Amino acid sequence: MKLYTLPKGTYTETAGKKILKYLNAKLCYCQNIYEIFEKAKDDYGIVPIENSIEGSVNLTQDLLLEYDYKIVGETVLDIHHNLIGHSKEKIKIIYSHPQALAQCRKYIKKHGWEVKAVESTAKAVELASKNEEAGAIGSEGLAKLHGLKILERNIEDYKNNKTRFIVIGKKEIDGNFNKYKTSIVFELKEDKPGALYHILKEFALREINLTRIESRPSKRMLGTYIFYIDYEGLNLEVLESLKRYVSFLRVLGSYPILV
Ligand SMILES: O=C(O)C(=O)C[C@]1(C(=O)O)C=C[C@@H](O)C=C1
Repeated sequence: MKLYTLPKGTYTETAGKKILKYLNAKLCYCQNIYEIFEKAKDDYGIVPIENSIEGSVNLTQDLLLEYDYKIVGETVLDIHHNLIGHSKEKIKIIYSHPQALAQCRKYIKKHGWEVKAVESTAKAVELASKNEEAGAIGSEGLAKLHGLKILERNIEDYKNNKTRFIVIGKKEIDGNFNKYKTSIVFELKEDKPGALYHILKEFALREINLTRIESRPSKRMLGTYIFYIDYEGLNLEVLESLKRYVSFLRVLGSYPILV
């Protein structure tokens, strides 16, 4: 089996390495999240889904609906960003992945640098390595890979910066795990007072703890949404009770938390 991930030195690669012990798989590298969804097919992929500062990775959220994968696991990483480059004084432009740039927004603003978003933190550091007036935001490993200096550490705007990654695939991960979660996506049948309340009520009645609720545009019409809910455990019986309130409902996966 293979585990598709983002380029060497990215945070997603680190998350991939962390969970390899649960899979009999070899890491394979892709340039972006799209490519991971395209290639993982009968193998596995690992992609970022949410961050404690910037929130959802919308592309991942949307691709989960477009492709036919299951979420088969999740893992969380502490994320510490570094300013990487040649010399801080010379920097005029800063490169990184949009999520990393957003997590360091105040830091960048304070310095007044021009900002350029690129496909991954790996691409950002590669570009900075070719330009004395450029800096990049990324991991310590990336600085080493490209022979650049760490000019400043821990430049994220808030402490406790964490990103949650999901493992996508078609085959469940074998083993005994302590904690599980379930992720679903649905659209409400009717736009009326209490529509979402009826959904939430079914979880409350069963004392099921929700860990996340997120809405995304339906993309058909302004003001219409689809909802993503994550909850603790493996209860699928609750979903029967939701059916009368939704026009579609899909289980994205019931999966272990990989530590
Ligand atoms: O470009 C990278 O290093 C990534 O792994 C991507 C990514 C993301 O898209 O969220 C992963 C974790 C961090 O939140 C910042 C960037």
